Amino acid sequence: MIELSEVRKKYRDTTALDGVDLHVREGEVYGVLGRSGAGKSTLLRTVNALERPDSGSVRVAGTEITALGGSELRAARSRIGMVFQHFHLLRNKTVEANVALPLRIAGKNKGDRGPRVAELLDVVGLSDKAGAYPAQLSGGQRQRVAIARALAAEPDVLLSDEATSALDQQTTVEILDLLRRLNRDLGLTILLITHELQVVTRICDSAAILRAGRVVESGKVADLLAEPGSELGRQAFHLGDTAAPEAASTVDITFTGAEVGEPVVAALVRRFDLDVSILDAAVQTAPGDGGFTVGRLRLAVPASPRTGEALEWLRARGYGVEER
Ligand SMILES: Nc1ncnc2c1ncn2[C@@H]1O[C@H](COP(=O)(O)OP(=O)(O)OP(=O)(O)O)[C@@H](O)[C@H]1O
Repeated sequence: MIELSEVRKKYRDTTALDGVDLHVREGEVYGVLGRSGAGKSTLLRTVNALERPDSGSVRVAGTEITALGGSELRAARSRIGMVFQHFHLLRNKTVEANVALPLRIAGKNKGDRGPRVAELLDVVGLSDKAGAYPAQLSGGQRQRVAIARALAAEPDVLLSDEATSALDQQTTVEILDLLRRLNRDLGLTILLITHELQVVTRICDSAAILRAGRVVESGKVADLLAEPGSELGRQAFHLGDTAAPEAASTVDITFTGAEVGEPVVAALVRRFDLDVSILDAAVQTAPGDGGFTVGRLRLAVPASPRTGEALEWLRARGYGVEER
């Protein structure tokens, strides 16, 4: 649905995007995770052509957006909804009027706008606030209005620019769950940028990590979490620098799905006579149907002639094994 290929963008001496490839499939929630200055906003702005890349291709729903101008570009943009960190609502307009705005711009008459706005407010759970002004709403409610407005023109894709960064933890979770529900119920493709790991691990099917304008890794969130050396896994499991004492090695074991319940430590002790000890452990449930559980266990494994054999045995049984 969204395909970036070799996208480059430079501002004077700063390279904001340095050959970015990204593939967002129809109907998925895709997160681009990166720290401040990584190039996230620039990337998002190339998708709705608010920014022109110096080179490379940006296709949205099959259309090369970098090649469009004038009315074609306006039409393509109307198929792309956008939500922002600071909501960008019109302060002197009611909730209802804010949500109706894209419909007015699209030339819909008043009779058609009313029912559509009521439907949108119902979808985001704000039917009782139709006549309120933005100043009378909480941050989470304002973001719901912004989401309803972004959906008004029935976009193919929704772009989210740090939509939860200005919200508290509980409200963040509520807005993320709303986005996920809209993705499921409407089949809406969502591309979001964020610096918050939890956004990716809670609602994204796929993700890319952006650093200094480059995608350093990308893929399905469940696969990235399950991959022993992945950056996303390192951030998500957060096992830190805990290390085994000398004469033992530090080994991270990654489990997925059914393996999570297996007594791996007991097996190492009994089968290989290895006196392992647990240094740290964490479990993540990747988003997706049924929730996909991935666990990581950091062990101190004593030096023994059977250590190599034990680690091979784990690998053969499908565990991810990383000797640190
Ligand atoms: N209009 C501009 N003019 C000059 N430099 C820019 C411009 N926009 C972005 N940059 C630079 O490009 C780099 C990437 O910026 P960008 O805003 O895309 O990063 P970001 O990951 O979204 O960061 P943040 O989370 O802080 O918004 C930064 O070094 C930034 O200073």
